[in-house]
Amino acid sequence: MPQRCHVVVNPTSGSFSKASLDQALAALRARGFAPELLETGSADDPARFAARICAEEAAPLILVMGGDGTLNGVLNGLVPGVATLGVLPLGTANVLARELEIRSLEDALERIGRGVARPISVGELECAGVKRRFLLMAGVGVDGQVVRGVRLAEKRLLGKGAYLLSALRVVAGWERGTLQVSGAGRSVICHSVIVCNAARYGGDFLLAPEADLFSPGFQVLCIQGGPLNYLKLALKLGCKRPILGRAVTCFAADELAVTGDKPVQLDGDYFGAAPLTLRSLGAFVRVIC
Ligand SMILES: Nc1ncnc2c1ncn2[C@@H]1O[C@H](COP(=O)(O)OP(=O)(O)OP(=O)(O)O)[C@@H](O)[C@H]1O
Repeated sequence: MPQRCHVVVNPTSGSFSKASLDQALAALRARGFAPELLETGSADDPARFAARICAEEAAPLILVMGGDGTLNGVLNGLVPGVATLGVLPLGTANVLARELEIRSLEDALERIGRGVARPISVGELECAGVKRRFLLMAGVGVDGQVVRGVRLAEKRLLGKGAYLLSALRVVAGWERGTLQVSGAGRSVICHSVIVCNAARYGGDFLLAPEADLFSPGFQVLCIQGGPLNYLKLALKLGCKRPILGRAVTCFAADELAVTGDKPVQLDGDYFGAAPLTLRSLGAFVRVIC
């Protein structure tokens, strides 16, 4: 009997096409699955769909067709420890897919056919009484500002280039405030912090080589100084050189508190503003890899 699977599709994600959807559904049927399509109609739907699936089924297989934002939505509707997730990367940056070394939609479908899954840890952020989980990273400060400033029309037109445009606007209106980051017995005053649950940033850049999705805990990168330090950091990342130095300190932590008043991004989507707390949730969901 075909194995039931739920396919959560975001038709607004960066590289979605009806042809890709049809190709994926046909390939799933050919591999012995009975896909049930759930097309999102709004940004709230991925979490709503995931919550409904987990309420109705003991060990569901949920395939997410879209980008990291849709995956993040699904993650936020899951019941801990029950579901298996598969990634069908049709977003703009597709950072989780890159982290799992999924090279294409075809590659993703082959992996789903093989069905090898491993538990991953995720992060949970709490801000003003609201909790939200993340898969890849939480950024407070400059990258929160950059993500908040991305305009939808520019993203549709330029893809990842829209983030560069937003970054230029952030530099033009530079804010100097600081954050205090406390965890694992450390307390650091810095300008921005990136809390990494996964090693890569933006898909291409190896920001935190020691961060590992499959182990609990975060790598915490605290960044000091002005625009020049961020430019140097970007250049080092681009040239694949070590980024640690006077402007960047890094430590490992399972829990963290961030005080200050700066924008926050989670998995590439704007979330709100610090102060906040974060904690790592080990073996939260199994992911096909
Ligand atoms: N039907 C919909 N209409 C509007 N927004 C949606 C819809 N479905 C999902 N979303 C939201 O759209 C946002 C972007 O989606 P997604 O991340 O899948 O694409 P992307 O931004 O192109 O990819 P990536 O995040 O990998 O760069 C997410 O926050 C997601 O929750």
